Amino acid sequence: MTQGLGVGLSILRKSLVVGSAALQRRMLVTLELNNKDKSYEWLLAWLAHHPPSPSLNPLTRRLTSTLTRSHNLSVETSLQTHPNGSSSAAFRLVAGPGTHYIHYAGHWMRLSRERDARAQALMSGQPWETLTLTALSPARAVFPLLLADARDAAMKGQEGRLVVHTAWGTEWRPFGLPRAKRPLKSVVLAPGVAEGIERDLRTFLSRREWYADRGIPYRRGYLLHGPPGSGKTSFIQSLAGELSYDICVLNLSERGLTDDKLFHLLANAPERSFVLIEDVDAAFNRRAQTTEDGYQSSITFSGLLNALDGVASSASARLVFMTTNHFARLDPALVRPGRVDMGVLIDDAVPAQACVLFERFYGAGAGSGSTSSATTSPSTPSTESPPPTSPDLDLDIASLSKSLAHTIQSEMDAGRRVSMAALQGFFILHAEDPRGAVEGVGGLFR
Ligand SMILES: Nc1ncnc2c1ncn2[C@@H]1O[C@H](COP(=O)(O)OP(=O)(O)OP(=O)(O)O)[C@@H](O)[C@H]1O
Repeated sequence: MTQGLGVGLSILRKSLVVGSAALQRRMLVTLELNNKDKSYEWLLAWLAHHPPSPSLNPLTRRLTSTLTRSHNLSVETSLQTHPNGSSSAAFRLVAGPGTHYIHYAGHWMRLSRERDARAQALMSGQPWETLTLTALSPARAVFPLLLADARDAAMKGQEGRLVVHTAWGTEWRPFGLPRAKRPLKSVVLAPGVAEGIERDLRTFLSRREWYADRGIPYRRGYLLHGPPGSGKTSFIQSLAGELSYDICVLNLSERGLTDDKLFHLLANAPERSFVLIEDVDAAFNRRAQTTEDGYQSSITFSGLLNALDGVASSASARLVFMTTNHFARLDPALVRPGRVDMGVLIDDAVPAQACVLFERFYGAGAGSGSTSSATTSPSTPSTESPPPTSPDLDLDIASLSKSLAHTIQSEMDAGRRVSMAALQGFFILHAEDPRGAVEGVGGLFR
């Protein structure tokens, strides 16, 4: 009798398990995303921006509050280094590993974030993670809407902003939050230089079919060389912003970077991005120095050439920008056409440049943000935007500008030079005193 009851109960339990599994299959719909997928980041970011809202109904508010009040929140920290050398961090609370509930477009969904610390992406070492959304079957149609919403929110956050990516193993990952774009005009190069580079790039971008018809790899390499503080990096960043491209910054001296990783990174840069290799001379100087002991990084010179050529075989437009302070140290193999298609000297200040910068600082409209920096951190005030000048400043800026041009020309004639960065710093120092800036500028020359 007791035995019969036991068997009966066990059958009942089994049927319940099988039944509930069948019911789940019929009634529930599940969507799984892993952290290799872009939607994964978008969805996490979307969740972070949808805290409990007083406009929701009481039930919704209570349950959504559970999501944000629960202990399983994670912090995502973004570090940003500003051009003035300072850095700041931004924090975002996102749904941590565990179970959360969300209400979207009239449907309740369960969201599980799971992390498998044992499974890691081979190159980046990042743990494998999944987000699983589970809802009643009718919510199936809502999943794509939710993902599209998350994507649009992510894109909106980047509108008008410059996204900088850095290498993480063999992957590119956004570095910090998207930054405010720096207007191209705020980087003042010698007359015609900026226009020449921009024209070349725009022409290249308009010729995709022309390249395809002729079987020429659709890539272009630029090398901006010249003394420190002449605006090479600032110009490249502004140009990317102007064309709504991202920037992928590659540091050749980075520990752990190997030829293979470099090849992979260059071949897999995100669409619509510039690959920026700064101080390209720093990793190796002349080829002769790339001997066993000569390397400062673990990549080889031929590895770099291969990576650059590998990029060339890619079907989509590939734009590589390199900078150096020491053009003469570069191996001719690196700067040959095909690897560097346009090399441009970005030099110390000439009178025309200095005058434009001066007038931007002190002339009408100064302080309107035309020289605003490329940074966004609310916590770190930019040192590059001059305070607004008083409108009734009774000074003849045009004649001061002429006298500045005269000083710069005579210093140049005497073989002395000044960088645009030094001029900028000096003008910031004399933000309220244009006359003092012009009178003291001679002391900056070296
Ligand atoms: N031509 C310029 N016009 C406006 N600002 C400039 C210019 N050149 C330099 N600056 C200012 O000086 C600072 C340094 O500039 P940037 O880093 O672009 O120079 P760089 O040539 O890339 O220097 P390095 O070779 O040392 O990397 C920036 O804050 C930038 O605003």
